[in-house]
Amino acid sequence: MKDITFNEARHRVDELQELLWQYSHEYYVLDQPSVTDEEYDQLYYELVTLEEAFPELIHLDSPTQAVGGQLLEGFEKVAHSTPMMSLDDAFDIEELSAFDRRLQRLTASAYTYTAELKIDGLAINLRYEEGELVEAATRGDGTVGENVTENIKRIRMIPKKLTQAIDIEVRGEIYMPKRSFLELNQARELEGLEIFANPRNAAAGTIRNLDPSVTQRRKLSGFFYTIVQAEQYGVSSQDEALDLIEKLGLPVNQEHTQLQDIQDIVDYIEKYQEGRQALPYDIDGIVVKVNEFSIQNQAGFTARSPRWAVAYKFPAEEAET
Ligand SMILES: NC(=O)c1cnc(N)c2cc(Br)sc12
Repeated sequence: MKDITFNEARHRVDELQELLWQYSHEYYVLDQPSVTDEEYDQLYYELVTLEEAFPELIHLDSPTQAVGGQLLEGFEKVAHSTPMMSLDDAFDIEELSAFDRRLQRLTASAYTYTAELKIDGLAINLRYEEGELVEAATRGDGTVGENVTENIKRIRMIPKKLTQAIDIEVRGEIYMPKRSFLELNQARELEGLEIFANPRNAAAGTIRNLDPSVTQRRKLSGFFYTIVQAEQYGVSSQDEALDLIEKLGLPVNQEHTQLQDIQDIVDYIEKYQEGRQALPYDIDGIVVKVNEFSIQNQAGFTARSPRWAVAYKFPAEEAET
């Protein structure tokens, strides 16, 4: 940092604090960030650097102090063992049928589907060694995520120890139940703090907070649905994988089901498009997968997503009046 006077530093620190609070507001409350994460991080590190050079400029309301007092640099990066892919979207039944027709061209073998609720939360990768939780990482850009182990260890629903002392990686979604979300926003309003726009942002804002005591205080939960290299664990279908995940002690969403064809899937979609308001957590669609791993392996992946799965997306819910 070039030599600057105390006054120049004071002016720049005030400017940075103002900017970073505004950007945080846009990201967590309005869900409309006006800067990229990289731009935010750059300004954040400039502020941390200035505050380290001029400690008398550190104000308790500085964004760098929002993490429980210590000047933490940020999360370590974690390279995922295999990419955390995203899903192709389908917005209507015709697109779902096109997905099925593409699959039928890819294989002559018979196959079934599994349908699972698409949880509106934050994707997470958990690594267990000899049954002990050793690392939790966010999806990040799909190949590199953030090490959020200390936060995830403070979620009661996430087992720190599996029922079997094995090495395994599982993937799922961390979410904030609707009731926890309402309670959190009521408390924040009473404290004059900004409220979160939706449970997904509240979950993400909690998990990405550098102070683990924040996660401790907020009631998050999770559902798990993928075993990395699942066939090494003697399972040959998504249905069997979900059973094993549950047997290991991880929470599995019970609404999953095995279906024969697209018409069954249409019925399942209609059931949850209507019934999702009654669920205690937000969903933003249905994930449809080929059940048999042998067929998944035949179908393979495009650059960004599996050919053997699709996310049927529900229309965005009208903002609650
Ligand atoms: N059950 C599932 O596979 C599932 C549920 N909820 C989600 N948000 C996601 C995202 C991917 Br990618 S898969 C998946």
